Amino acid sequence: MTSVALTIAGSDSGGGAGIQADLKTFQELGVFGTSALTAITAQNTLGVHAVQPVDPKTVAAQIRAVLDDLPVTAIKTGMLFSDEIIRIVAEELKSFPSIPLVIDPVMIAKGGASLLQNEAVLALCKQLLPIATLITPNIPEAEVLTGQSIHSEEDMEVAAKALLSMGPSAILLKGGHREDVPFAEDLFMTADGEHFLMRSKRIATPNTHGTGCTFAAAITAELAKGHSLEDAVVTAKHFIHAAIEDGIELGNGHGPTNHAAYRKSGQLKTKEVELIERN
Ligand SMILES: Nc1ncnc2c1ncn2[C@@H]1O[C@H](COP(=O)(O)OP(=O)(O)O)[C@@H](O)[C@H]1O
Ligand SMILES: Cc1ncc(COP(=O)(O)OP(=O)(O)O)c(N)n1
Repeated sequence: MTSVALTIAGSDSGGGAGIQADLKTFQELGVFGTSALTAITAQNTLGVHAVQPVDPKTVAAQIRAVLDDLPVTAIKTGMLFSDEIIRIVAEELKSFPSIPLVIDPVMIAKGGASLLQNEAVLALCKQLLPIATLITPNIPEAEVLTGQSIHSEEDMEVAAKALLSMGPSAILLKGGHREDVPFAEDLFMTADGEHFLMRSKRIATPNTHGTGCTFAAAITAELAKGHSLEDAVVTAKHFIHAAIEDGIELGNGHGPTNHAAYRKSGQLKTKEVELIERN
């Protein structure tokens, strides 16, 4: 049986992030990808040049069209841009509480452009975090959501607990922005008290455009296939590590990651991701 996933996200004309990264990742992991577009960005490896949000009613109509007909078994959100879009997405998704929901709280693109209006942060916290199976903030996003600064593993743990208190079932706090350490370490924690760290070596490369989207899409694809949340995040960490390691030299800025790298490697590079149990 074909597994189907839905991404609710913005378009990146440069193809490295957003809905394009999500659909390529779904495909690479053997999942049929469907989409609801929230915004069009004029974007390349150098940055975001324009943003045009989609009418919230059209966002809702896309979600309904997909969910009313196709057997979706996991959903991901990416760039949602406005308070109105967040509210309407939450309203649509509340009718499907049994489908695992991964919320990537996208706020700012690598070049600094805002992909979420400031006044939409409250709606994200109140409407979407409470219905999420997993949220996947990076460090700057977790700092905005919690109002706390994060500089160490201990800070990550405190922030993760604060974010769990907002209602998601689990959090994966991504440590890619901690450039003070020689590894890329992410903290997984559930509301039930399970937690572990996933650590891989930090790869020195400018080609990291779309890492967050690709990582969350890989988790969603694994959930769509019926894997447990814990297995999904571990497989996705291998997927993103391979994609960054084999990043593509394209454009004049941050090139994209290579979505095909994991499939080409043929297997999990088990030595490249260390799991650190903290219970
Ligand atoms: N230079 C790097 N080398 C290896 N892994 C990285 C690197 N940068 C980010 N990662 C990993 O990529 C994933 C995405 O993280 P991050 O860059 O923090 O998110 P975002 O793209 O949302 O800012 C995480 O698993 C993180 O640890
Ligand atoms: C349309 C769109 N959605 C999301 C992002 C952010 O993607 P991310 O994976 O966090 O990658 P970077 O922007 O950090 O490279 C985006 N840029 N565009």
